[in-house]
Amino acid sequence: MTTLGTPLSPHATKVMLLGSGELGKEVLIALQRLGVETIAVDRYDHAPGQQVAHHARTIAMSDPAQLQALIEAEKPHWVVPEIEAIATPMLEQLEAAGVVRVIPTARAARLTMDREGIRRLAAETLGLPTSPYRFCDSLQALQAAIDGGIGYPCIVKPVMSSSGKGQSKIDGPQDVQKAWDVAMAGGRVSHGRVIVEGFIDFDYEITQLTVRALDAEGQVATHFCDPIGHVQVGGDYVESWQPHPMHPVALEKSRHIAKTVTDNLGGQGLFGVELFVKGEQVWFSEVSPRPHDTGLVTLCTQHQSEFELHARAILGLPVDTSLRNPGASAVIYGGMEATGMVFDGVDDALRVPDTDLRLFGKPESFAKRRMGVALARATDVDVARQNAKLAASKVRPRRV
Ligand SMILES: Nc1ncnc2c1ncn2[C@@H]1O[C@H](COP(=O)(O)OP(=O)(O)OP(=O)(O)O)[C@@H](O)[C@H]1O
Ligand SMILES: NCC(=O)N[C@@H]1O[C@H](COP(=O)([O-])[O-])[C@@H](O)[C@H]1O
Ligand SMILES: [Mg+2]
Repeated sequence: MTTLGTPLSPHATKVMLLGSGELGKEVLIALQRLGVETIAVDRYDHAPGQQVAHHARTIAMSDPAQLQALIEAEKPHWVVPEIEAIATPMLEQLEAAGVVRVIPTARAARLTMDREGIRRLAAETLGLPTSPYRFCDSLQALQAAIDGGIGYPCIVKPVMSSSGKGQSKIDGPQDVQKAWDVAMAGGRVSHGRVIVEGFIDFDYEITQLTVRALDAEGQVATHFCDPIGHVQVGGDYVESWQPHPMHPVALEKSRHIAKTVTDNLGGQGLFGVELFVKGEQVWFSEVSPRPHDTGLVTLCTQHQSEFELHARAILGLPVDTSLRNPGASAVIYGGMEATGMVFDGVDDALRVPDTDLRLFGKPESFAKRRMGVALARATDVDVARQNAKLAASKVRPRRV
């Protein structure tokens, strides 16, 4: 039986988000609607989720001492990692000591914060198909890995990065030095370690949202959402849609991979399993043990968005992953460096039929920082994609 309390009372049900960007903001709203007391943590003040939570805290989440002190002071029932850059070994310690429960598990947060952890688990332990890969600690090792079998073209990424930061494609020997430099500048922590992956010439890529939630008997059951198709530019998502039509064999393989990896990671919550597809062939790329950016589209396509599904799975509540209607999302970048920017044309954007908008409220903008997203629903995905892109293009960020 799930019992929920009253926020700001002695019997409150308390959830702490570690990371409070646009994805966390929607999870926090879903939790608030169920009367959960929320604590939004991020590395900077006024992060999107901090603007809607009961409590806002700003700390260096990668510092174990700061993280421990905050969790021990706030005493949340659940800690929900929303980004990768967290002192996850400290979460493992606190979870093992019974101080707090981590969603989905502290081990899942640790393994997925680093490309090496999740790639070795998927390819070497679970035997799932992935691109060929090597880990390298120097420019010389990178060149040797390419010459020794990875070949051209290939993709280099810092082991700790997300949203395409520090990622580049290498087409020939002339690109190797530049790719190394880009990775060194773009990694989150200057570890100097990269993954080099053989380039997969896929037909399309999808995110398979997968939910591990409790059933009526209190057992964990796995639920799948319809596949989400997406387009990435420079390693960052710019457009997504749902459902993405798939060959039944490819869909079956995708769900088998998603089930295998999420069973191993365990716990309760929603996962975004990233897959590359060519004909009937499917490769595992990576997995987020939390809502996925391409899954923003579910705000306008599913009865329960990926954020509501995550909130429900965390709290042990039943979930419904069914599609309501096709739809699409298109990203709105800041396009410039600015603080406290304004957005012109919001009315024009919302005049595009069957559209909606999220402006995240990030205090500072960069050229490639995601500041908002346009959503469109339609009877078919092609119309939804056109309308989402049109609505996004009508929103014009401006420095004041
Ligand atoms: N081996 C590969 N072959 C072909 N394309 C690739 C390969 N690796 C990555 N890509 C492309 O780059 C995109 C981003 O890669 P990846 O998901 O590893 O980066 P990321 O920084 O973790 O992004 P995010 O945090 O947004 O998931 C992929 O969605 C895909 O389009
Ligand atoms: N691909 C992962 C992803 O989309 N994560 C989302 O972006 C935020 C960070 O944005 P920022 O870099 O603009 O602060 C994170 O907090 C999360 O919501
Ligand atoms: Mg990715």
